[in-house]
Amino acid sequence: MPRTEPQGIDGGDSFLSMRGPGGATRSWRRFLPRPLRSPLLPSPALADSPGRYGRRCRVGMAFASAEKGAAAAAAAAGVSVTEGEGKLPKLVLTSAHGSEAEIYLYGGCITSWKVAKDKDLLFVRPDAVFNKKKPISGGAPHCFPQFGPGPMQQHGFARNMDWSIAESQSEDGNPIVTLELKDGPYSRSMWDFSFQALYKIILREKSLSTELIITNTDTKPSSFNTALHTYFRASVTAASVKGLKGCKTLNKDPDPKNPLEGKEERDIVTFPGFVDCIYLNAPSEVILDNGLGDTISIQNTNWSDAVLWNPYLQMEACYRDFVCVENAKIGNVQLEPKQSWVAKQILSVA
Ligand SMILES: O=P(O)(O)OC[C@H]1O[C@@H](O)[C@H](O)[C@@H](O)[C@@H]1O
Repeated sequence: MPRTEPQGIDGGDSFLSMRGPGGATRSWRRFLPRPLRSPLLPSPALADSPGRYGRRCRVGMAFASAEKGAAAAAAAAGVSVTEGEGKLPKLVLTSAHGSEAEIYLYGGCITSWKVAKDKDLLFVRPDAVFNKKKPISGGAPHCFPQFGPGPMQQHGFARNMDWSIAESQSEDGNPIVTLELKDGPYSRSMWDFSFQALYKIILREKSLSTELIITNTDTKPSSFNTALHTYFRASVTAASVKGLKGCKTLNKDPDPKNPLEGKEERDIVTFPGFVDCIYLNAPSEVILDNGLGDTISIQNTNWSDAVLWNPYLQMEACYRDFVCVENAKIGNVQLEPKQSWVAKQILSVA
């Protein structure tokens, strides 16, 4: 698999803050065209705030130039860039309400979400590598512009590329970052279209929301399918998913290339063995009981389908510790030039 080219921050920045309705403070950093600021320099905002961001900023300064740009970018309250596994740049979001999330720019992959200290609701597989030779196996990787097997590599290329930080802001103590991915030679070698993906992530006290906007920036129509391949920490023998009864299913077991059609008859779907099943026209909310004492609501807008996956004995070392509940868009999305497709997901606990 070809290595991804480094793709740092491509712009300068301006830093703004304002008071919103009800006196809520809101600040954000928006990127402007490159000539306005060298990505090699820390932003004035970072240089002026050594207390809160100093340590993490210093770690950032040891990175290559693209990562330095990323460190400089993450200047909103509760957003910082640290050195993650394999020295890859990792964003750490910390809300004023005690929740935390971690996101690798490689793959635009959220790898951790904690509403309570020391209790991660997401799962990263023990065989995950952080060397850019493979996508990060775990957390919430993107499958784009292809879900599953097909003409290009399994699950497309977005999980194998470096995303950049387009914007970071903070609203009422809730950190918000927007990541961006654009086409480059690596993506073009598999899918010859110009596109922009914007991925906005909002961490609140009890929830983690994402909004994915895919825009066709080409002069010709394009089409894709996609999914958020989320790994939830779970006890597989006790985990269950509610809300899928009545959905048409495409069971990828035994042959993912020729799924079997069916209909879900169960109120509560469990994971008694190998599970790999697509649910078409899934509802806007399903409820995951992770079997570890947490009930997680998985809401969506415009992610029309869902996928449940547990590899069972194919991954003997870890299958007991997670289930994948994925929001997906299985049918092709057709985009004319300049058209966008938007889908939102909200993960929340009571
Ligand atoms: O190991 P990967 O490439 O991350 O994919 C894992 C699984 O991802 C799921 O989304 C698919 O439904 C499965 O068919 C697939 O095996």
